[in-house]
Amino acid sequence: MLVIKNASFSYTSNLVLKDISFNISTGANLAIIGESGSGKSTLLKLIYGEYDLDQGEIFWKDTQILGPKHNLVVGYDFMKYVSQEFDLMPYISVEENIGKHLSRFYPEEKAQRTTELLKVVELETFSKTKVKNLSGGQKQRVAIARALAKQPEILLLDEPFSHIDNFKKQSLRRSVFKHLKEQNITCVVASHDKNDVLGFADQMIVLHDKRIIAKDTPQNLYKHPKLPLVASFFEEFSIIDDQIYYAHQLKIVERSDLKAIVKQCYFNGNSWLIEAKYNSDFIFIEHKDSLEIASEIYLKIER
Ligand SMILES: Nc1ncnc2c1ncn2[C@@H]1O[C@H](COP(=O)(O)OP(=O)(O)OP(=O)(O)O)[C@@H](O)[C@H]1O
Repeated sequence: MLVIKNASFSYTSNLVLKDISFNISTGANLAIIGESGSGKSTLLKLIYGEYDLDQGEIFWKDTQILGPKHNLVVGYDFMKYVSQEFDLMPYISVEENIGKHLSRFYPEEKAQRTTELLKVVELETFSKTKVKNLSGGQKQRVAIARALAKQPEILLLDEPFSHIDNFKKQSLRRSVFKHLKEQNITCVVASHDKNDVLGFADQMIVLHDKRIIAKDTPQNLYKHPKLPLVASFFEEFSIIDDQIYYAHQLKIVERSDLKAIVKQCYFNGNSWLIEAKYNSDFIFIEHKDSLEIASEIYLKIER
């Protein structure tokens, strides 16, 4: 189990995280979400041992994770961290990057492992390409494969699919997270993207104003978002009588006490997102068709 206990951290005098506590069971996937600058990357770096905590403790099983004050070399063999910068070697090939830390005394195993990981990140056709000739998204996939090469016990991923196009993203996510579950690798993912979280995370924490403001399963946080910040991570929402409702919970009906005026319509694929004015507030409704601007609509709330 990974245990973070009362961790606080500041960059010089700028306090970024205060009293952060949570546990992650071995093999579980935990997502860290929060606005830009809320400290997600910093928290990953603290778990990796890149910085010294001001206060608190981090343990992986019986090993205390310590920062550079206590360790000459940052990091631990059982843990890998894929940062937003990738840190790859540009002048060698994709397969050489992935196999960099695998023993050359076992060439067959090294080749087999490299092939397996090329498959996980769907980069088989680029195995011989020099990394400097890859796109940002392809580099990101090499970085993930390289982190997995020596089978870590914990994998820390910072916005792991942010550079990858929408065509590839869905299948790549499934492939990587399936591999982590099959290998029982504990995973901590910092993300802005609900699609990295909803179908894959066992638990998620929400960072805001230096603290954890929510921690639960994605299902529970989605169904019962107590705070607008949590709801906003998932979908467009409205606040009516101090309650949070997602756009799909507001239905247009013939007549009701909830009257609104259509202000704008946005095509959303399977449906339209209708922006409307209700009293003095803007609200959002999911509807099958576009509506005439300035028309009156009546709403029913589906809880
Ligand atoms: N090396 C650093 N030195 C000083 N301050 C830093 C450093 N790195 C980050 N910060 C500050 O710490 C705060 C948290 O940054 P962090 O990168 O952890 O946020 P984040 O949630 O990962 O943001 P994003 O989603 O934009 O990646 C920010 O206010 C940032 O400016």
